[in-house]
Amino acid sequence: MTAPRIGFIGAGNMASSLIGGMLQQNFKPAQLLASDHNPEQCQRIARQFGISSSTDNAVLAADCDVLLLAVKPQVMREVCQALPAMRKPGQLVISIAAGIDCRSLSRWLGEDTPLVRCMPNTPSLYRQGVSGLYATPSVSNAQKQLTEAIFNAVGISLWLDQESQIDAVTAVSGSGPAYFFYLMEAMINAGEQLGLNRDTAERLTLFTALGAAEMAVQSEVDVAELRRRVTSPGGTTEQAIGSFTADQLPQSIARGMQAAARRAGELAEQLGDKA
Ligand SMILES: NC(=O)C1=CN([C@@H]2O[C@H](COP(=O)(O)OP(=O)(O)OC[C@H]3O[C@@H](n4cnc5c(N)ncnc54)[C@H](OP(=O)(O)O)[C@@H]3O)[C@@H](O)[C@H]2O)C=CC1
Ligand SMILES: O=C(O)[C@@H]1CCC=N1
Repeated sequence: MTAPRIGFIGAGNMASSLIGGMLQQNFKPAQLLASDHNPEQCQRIARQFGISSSTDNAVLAADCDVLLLAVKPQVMREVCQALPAMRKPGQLVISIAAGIDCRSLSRWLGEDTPLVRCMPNTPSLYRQGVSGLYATPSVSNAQKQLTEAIFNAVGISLWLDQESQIDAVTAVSGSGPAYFFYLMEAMINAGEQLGLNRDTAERLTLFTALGAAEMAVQSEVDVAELRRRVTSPGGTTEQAIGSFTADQLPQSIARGMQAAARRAGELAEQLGDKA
């Protein structure tokens, strides 16, 4: 069997993370293509990964077994409606856009288009990504396997029973890397305020985050138990956790994630096809 050709429409942050991760696994540069309306983005992605690129999305639509839509939700309607109706037969379309639902995508692309909605995240670049997947009924088993091959190449993937769960996945893991970066920024700044130089505070924070994540993934006990094992009675951690709790940090995190999920719903409402 010849290797499936996979075309990324939109050559920005997320396309780069996915392509970079896929090339470290079994995918070859010759089977990956990217298009972007911005010629500089096309040149950048072609140079960075040694893949072909085009400023014409229609080239990918004619040539690729999988079209991976990686443009912002705000331009998704325009991009889909501008694609030629005659695309490569049996083509699978995967959208990674937050909010834009399958009903809108199938109206814009053709009702019988096999569609997968996916919510990946940027650590895919280092093959540490996690992706939530939802397939419409017209997606074949072979297309599901191909979807898994793409997203398992850059981390792990999980199929969801209901499309609505994609908004929760977006709030947890799609946006999630930014929450951890935000916490790291705060810890680096606080470390500096405690008298460390910035470089030292940064290295301590980053390796602590890496070590904690590795422990949480490898451990047989849950994260609450891991936290308890660091928290000596009457010790230093207890003071920090007590202060975070008094400041209602867990409730603040829950409110932030609810806002992210709500925004996904608003994007669907504002940008989707209501007809
Ligand atoms: N970034 C993330 O962590 C994640 C993003 N997503 C989803 O991935 C999608 C892409 O996000 P991200 O990569 O961050 O966005 P980027 O803006 O980095 O990438 C999108 C690219 O598409 C280009 N583009 C705009 N219009 C067109 C067009 N008509 N034809 C071809 N290319 C076009 C943009 O150019 P220009 O800049 O000139 O507009 C840009 O280069 C979004 O829908 C987002 O919801 C999902 C999970 C995580
Ligand atoms: O912020 C966003 O809308 C996108 C979706 C998930 C991560 N980035």
